[in-house]
Amino acid sequence: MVKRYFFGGKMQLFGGRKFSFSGETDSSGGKGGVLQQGGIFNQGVPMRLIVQDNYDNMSKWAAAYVARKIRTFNPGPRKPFVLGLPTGSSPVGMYRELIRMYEEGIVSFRHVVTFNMDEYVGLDENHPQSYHYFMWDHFFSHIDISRENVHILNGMAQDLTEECRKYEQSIQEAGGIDLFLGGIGPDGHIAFNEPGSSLSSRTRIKTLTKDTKEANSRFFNGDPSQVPDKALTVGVGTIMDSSEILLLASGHNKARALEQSIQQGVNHMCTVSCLQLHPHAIMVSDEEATYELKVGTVKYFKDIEAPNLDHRSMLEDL
Ligand SMILES: N[C@@H]1[C@@H](O)[C@H](O)[C@@H](COP(=O)(O)O)O[C@@H]1O
Repeated sequence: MVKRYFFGGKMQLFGGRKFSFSGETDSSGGKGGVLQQGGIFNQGVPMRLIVQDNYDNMSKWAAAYVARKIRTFNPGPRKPFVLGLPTGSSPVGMYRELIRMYEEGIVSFRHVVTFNMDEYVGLDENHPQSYHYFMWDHFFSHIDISRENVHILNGMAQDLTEECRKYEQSIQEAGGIDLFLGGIGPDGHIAFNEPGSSLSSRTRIKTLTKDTKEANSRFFNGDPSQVPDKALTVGVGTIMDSSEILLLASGHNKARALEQSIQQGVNHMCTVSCLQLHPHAIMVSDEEATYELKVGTVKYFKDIEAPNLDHRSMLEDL
């Protein structure tokens, strides 16, 4: 049986990491399964890998997980749920599914506070490729979130360093992030923490690599020179301070990054590998993203997660 500690609300523990206590009986967000052994502090729980057969099911699983987390947290005006959010192609399906769940009354975002991962420097919030625009277009405009609860770095700020400092402060003031959602770059970056970033980095300005500009040029008429050179991004340390992290990896072009982050050691040249050190991290992928993993690795995760793979069962008992 899981030993439970209920302190009601949140508290700060070692290294600024926050643990939230929601009264949930299962730290996995699922119904039983392997994660119960970690108990409320999740000590010793390894990174989970949830392999779904395609993008659609990956998105539905992630959305059901998020909805379950919010519902079981039971947020209110004095106890909001704090969510870290990504942009990119990976989360689009998850956002679509969360919107559907909101429309069907399964989840509300009224008492959810959000912090986005990153933003390009020099793009106005009305620029169609800015992450501000993306978030309102794909998600916020379609749900019941309050505008004042949305936080996105301002890449047009006069003083970008101060903007980053204030962002970290706002996260602290919100009580830390309960669940950070993210994607991964083809080179294994998380947010805009490019290869070689410090694994203890905080929110700051980053110069984008040639690889990332090329990967993201698909949103800029296929022209890497139109992709901004710099971005503001939360740091690896900022993400690691979250109570929980859930990342999405879809498609062939993420297969090498997934292999590095799961089968290789923690390495700043693949910043997403930091998840190995987090006590509550989940990677949700489709089949294609697993193609560089060993067959045995995939089989292992499929076996141990077999009771947790059906996204519908996650919401059944709510
Ligand atoms: N800064 C973002 C990342 O946060 C995102 O994870 C990555 C992958 O994006 P996509 O999901 O479109 O492949 O792209 C950008 O570089």
